[in-house]
Amino acid sequence: MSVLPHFPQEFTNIPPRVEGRTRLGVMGGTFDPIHHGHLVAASEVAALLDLDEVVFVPTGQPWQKANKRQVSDAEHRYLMTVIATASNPRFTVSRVDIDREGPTYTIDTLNDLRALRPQSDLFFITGADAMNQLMTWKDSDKLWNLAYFVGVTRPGHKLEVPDVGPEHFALMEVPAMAISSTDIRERSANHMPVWYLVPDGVVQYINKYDLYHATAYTAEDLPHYSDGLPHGAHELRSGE
Ligand SMILES: Nc1ncnc2c1ncn2[C@@H]1O[C@H](COP(=O)(O)OP(=O)(O)OP(=O)(O)O)[C@@H](O)[C@H]1O
Ligand SMILES: O=C(O)c1ccc[n+]([C@@H]2O[C@H](COP(=O)([O-])O)[C@@H](O)[C@H]2O)c1
Repeated sequence: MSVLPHFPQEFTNIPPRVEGRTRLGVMGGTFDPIHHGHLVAASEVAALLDLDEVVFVPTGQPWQKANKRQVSDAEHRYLMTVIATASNPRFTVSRVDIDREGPTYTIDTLNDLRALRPQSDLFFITGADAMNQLMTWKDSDKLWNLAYFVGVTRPGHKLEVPDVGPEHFALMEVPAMAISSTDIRERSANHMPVWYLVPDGVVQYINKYDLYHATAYTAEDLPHYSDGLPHGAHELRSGE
């Protein structure tokens, strides 16, 4: 497939690189679990927009998913995200959303990251489904000035042009990955393979903690959990 932008008319306002400032992609998600659709989207946007780094930000309490199903423990989702991104020197993971109490709002994510990374310009990456819902997010009208938004194609979802000025966003085509976390959870529950849909380490993590079967573990079942993370996990932390 072509790696050229799918929507060239929306592709002309990308903020240029500013000397002395880094370009930081932000990939927010519930990541229950993280899969190759997330990773390919981040990798492609990083290449097309010349990003120095993409920080993956697992949600704490994703309020728009909470009424639909029980979301896995944040520490499981965080650790799977660390495992999935560890081999890419430009990928990091942030705990800002899982360490903040209450529902996760992107307005807080972006304000926290801007405070932590004052020398960075932020590029918030979303798939078509999330991008189309953005007007329902908290303080959605204020988000556009905190980051530049990049909406990417996703099989099964139409990528719509948001109702803001073209200087605030780009829409782009990424390699089509017809993968969802929902599908992976359902496959796991039905003992169907999830190899090659998620990184190998994530397959092994799902199996180790039996995450998506009826008897899924909670945080309290994890070993060495007195300090909030499984033994050895602190060494894996990065990106903050
Ligand atoms: N296959 C994919 N291609 C492109 N973008 C994706 C893909 N899967 C998820 N995304 C985007 O990644 C972000 C985080 O998605 P999320 O963690 O909710 O995954 P999901 O697969 O949509 O999960 P679920 O099936 O549980 O709703 C969102 O912006 C979403 O649009
Ligand atoms: O700010 C909000 O109100 C809001 C509502 C829904 C989703 N988001 C963000 O959108 C990103 C993708 O979310 P999700 O639920 O599709 O995994 C993630 O960073 C969420 O925090 C943000």
